[in-house]
Amino acid sequence: MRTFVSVTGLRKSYGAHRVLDGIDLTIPQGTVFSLLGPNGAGKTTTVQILSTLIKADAGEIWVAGHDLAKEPDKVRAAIGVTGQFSAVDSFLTGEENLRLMADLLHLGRAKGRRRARELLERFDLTDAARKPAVTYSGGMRRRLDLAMTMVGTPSLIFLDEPTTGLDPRSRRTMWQIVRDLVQQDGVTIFLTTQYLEEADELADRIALLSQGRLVAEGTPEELKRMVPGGHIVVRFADPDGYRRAAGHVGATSSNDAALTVQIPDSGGVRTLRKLLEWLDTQAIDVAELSVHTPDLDDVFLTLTQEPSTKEPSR
Ligand SMILES: Nc1ncnc2c1ncn2[C@@H]1O[C@H](COP(=O)(O)OP(=O)(O)OP(=O)(O)O)[C@@H](O)[C@H]1O
Repeated sequence: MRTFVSVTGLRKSYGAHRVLDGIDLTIPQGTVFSLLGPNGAGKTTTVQILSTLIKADAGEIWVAGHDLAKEPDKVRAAIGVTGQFSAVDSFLTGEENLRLMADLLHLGRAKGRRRARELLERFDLTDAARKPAVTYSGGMRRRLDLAMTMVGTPSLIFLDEPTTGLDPRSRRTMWQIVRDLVQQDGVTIFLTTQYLEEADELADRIALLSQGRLVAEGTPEELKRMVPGGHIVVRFADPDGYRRAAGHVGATSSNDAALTVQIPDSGGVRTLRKLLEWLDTQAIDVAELSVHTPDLDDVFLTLTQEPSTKEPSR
């Protein structure tokens, strides 16, 4: 897979405050990369540097085959930014917003009109195309915003908090749109989000930023394996089986009324296999068994602990 974004030794300070302290990143083309971190960790600063809005103090950055320091225009032509600062004009209709964007990009009248129609269709906005954006729901507005970013057919999209404030259904629709952009169009996505569940759903790889450094990087599954917290819960079919098992299976907690025990599990299959074999030899009936792996919240909280509790001010 071709590398689409490559960052080495990225540094940025504001006065004496070192915001990014030597970041290295590699993002393959056609994948979703998510940068996570607590408030003030430097996510927005990273996005602003990669999208050519502000300059780095040091480091080498390549985007879409171009050296960002030498060819920022070529990088700019390959990227799209969408999110917190929406480009949607509320008083224009969806179609007018898209055609305005097409005009700004000098697509030409016929091509602009065609592109607007295609995008309205694709982002499920055809019925609302002639209505002013001010009448749109939060989900429709986000879709229009993303559609406007797509007018310029970018190869890399910086997607900032794409589903903040959306209801669960609109959020799922948005996730599917993002997946389609990657799978059908081969777009590379750089996602920043406060929702770890969203990163888990969408990202091929996640990097955790804390105090200007990357403290972990990997697939969601790899990150979850980095922290403890996995366990197995067994619910027994009858009180007799529960009583016989409770003292033998290394349970860290048990519930007499629910007939359940909780057993720590590091994520490997060995604990589970030993447990099942033992229950089998003892002829103890199990009503239900579930394996719980740590989620990204556990990873985030474990790996981004701040030494001081005060949030830096801007
Ligand atoms: N223009 C600026 N001048 C001075 N300090 C700044 C400036 N922009 C950002 N900072 C500081 O840099 C640090 C990182 O900010 P940044 O916005 O990149 O964090 P973030 O991870 O995006 O946080 P959030 O999740 O709150 O958006 C913060 O301490 C912030 O106060």
